Amino acid sequence: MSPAAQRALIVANPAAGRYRSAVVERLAAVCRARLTSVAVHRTTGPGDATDAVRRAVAEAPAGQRPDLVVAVGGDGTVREVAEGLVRQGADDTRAALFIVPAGSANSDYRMFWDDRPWQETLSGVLGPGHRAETRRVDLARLAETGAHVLLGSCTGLGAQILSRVKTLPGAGRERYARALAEAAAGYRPYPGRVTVDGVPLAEGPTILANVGGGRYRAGQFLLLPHSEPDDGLLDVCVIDGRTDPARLPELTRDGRHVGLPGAAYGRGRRIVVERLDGERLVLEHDGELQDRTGNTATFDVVPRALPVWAAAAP
Ligand SMILES: Nc1ncnc2c1ncn2[C@@H]1O[C@H](COP(=O)(O)OP(=O)(O)OP(=O)(O)O)[C@@H](O)[C@H]1O
Repeated sequence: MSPAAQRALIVANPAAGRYRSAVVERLAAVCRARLTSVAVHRTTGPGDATDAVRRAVAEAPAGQRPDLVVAVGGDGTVREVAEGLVRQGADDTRAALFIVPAGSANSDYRMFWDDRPWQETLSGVLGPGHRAETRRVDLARLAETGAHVLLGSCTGLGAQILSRVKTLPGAGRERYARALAEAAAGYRPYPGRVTVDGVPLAEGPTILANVGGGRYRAGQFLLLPHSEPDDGLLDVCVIDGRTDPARLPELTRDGRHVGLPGAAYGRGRRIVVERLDGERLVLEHDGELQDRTGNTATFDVVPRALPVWAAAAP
């Protein structure tokens, strides 16, 4: 059984798509009723969540460090909190992450709790603990930037929808569904190659390559149906130019794309994704577009790097 938490740090992003201050207040009250100490930090901008977590886990005396860090936000916030947590020491006193979904897509939350209400899942974390456990989850390290990836990274069409989604009204998963449908119409594949542990997996016209991580992207597209978050390996799926991009929402809704001639699926420790015509590879990870990469992205697994509260195995 995972040890019960005693000291919580709540890191909340007021700019996340479905943030409400009442949720943070309710969460803090529930934690205060059960734990020895509870601190709340509201983020001020990009990168602040990482800094706040790093300060809390590195600078406080050992007996005062949080053993539970709650990220209130979407996948971007969760990744920033994970980045702060991954640098803590490798001993068993490491703080574990719990997610309260307050973003637009909330794919990370779905990975660990399958969309159960957070109030219910939190009570498993704070209570006797038979319904929740900490899992040591794999991360990927993107060599070109040094950043850690939790949910996954996608190129091509999967990255392009992020600029489109910002122009659409609303804040939920349906906005991503509309963005994908719009971006898919008329999308032109790029010349790409994906290599897994030095062995080519796919080469040619590419619609997207998704590396991870989480099974679902945008909270709803089951791009990596075989992914296990703590198997020490990264999964990758490449959709090539034989697939009609307009069919992707339907095919990836339940993972039917895997096994079709236009999809390749692999698993390994190092995954290299390239664009071969000299143009920049359009790439996102954890729901944020990346502009510091060139035409290659190299993902190395960091096995079992992040303790996360998740549903207990049945
Ligand atoms: N105070 C702030 N003002 C503006 N942006 C912020 C602030 N604090 C954090 N951020 C940034 O907001 C970004 C978006 O947050 P997040 O991804 O959690 O929400 P979302 O986009 O609604 O959710 P999802 O990724 O699940 O769709 C994060 O990458 C983070 O860097």
